[in-house]
Amino acid sequence: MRIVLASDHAGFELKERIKEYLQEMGHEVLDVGCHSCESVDYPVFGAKGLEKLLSGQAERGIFICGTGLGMTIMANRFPGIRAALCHDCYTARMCRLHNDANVLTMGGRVIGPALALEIVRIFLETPFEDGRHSRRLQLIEEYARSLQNVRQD
Ligand SMILES: O=C(CO)[C@H](O)[C@H](O)[C@H](O)COP(=O)(O)O
Repeated sequence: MRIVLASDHAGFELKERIKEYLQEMGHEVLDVGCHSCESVDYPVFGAKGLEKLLSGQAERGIFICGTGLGMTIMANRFPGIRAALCHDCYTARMCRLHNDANVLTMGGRVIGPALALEIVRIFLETPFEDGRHSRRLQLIEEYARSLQNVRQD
């Protein structure tokens, strides 16, 4: 699978560990940075990762910041992106089965590497269940379109 990895400084170390793991598993990894622990702004690297997904150059994304929250908020603004913040194996499994999540987000300051790697494995190996869940995902996209002009400026 082609997987894009993105992080800020707070997610850098975990991203490096995940990159190693994915390569060992035989995945094709696109690492859009960051490339050190020096302080950076997570939206810059989130955008680089999203560009790879939206252009079809990557099938899945794994985005890491300190809590995972900033990356999740950013990623979910874009139609077709379904980012799930997972710090346990159950939500990692469910985000694939029910939500067809295509981006996994995690917090490098929240989770240790052993659990993070297990979550990555589950995220990559669990299929989407489809059926009623497709209808619900379709509804999200429809509401995103129909509600976008409701707010008065
Ligand atoms: O979610 C985040 C931001 O909304 C991330 O956790 C960032 O990594 C974090 O805010 C970075 O914090 P720092 O104090 O600048 O290291």
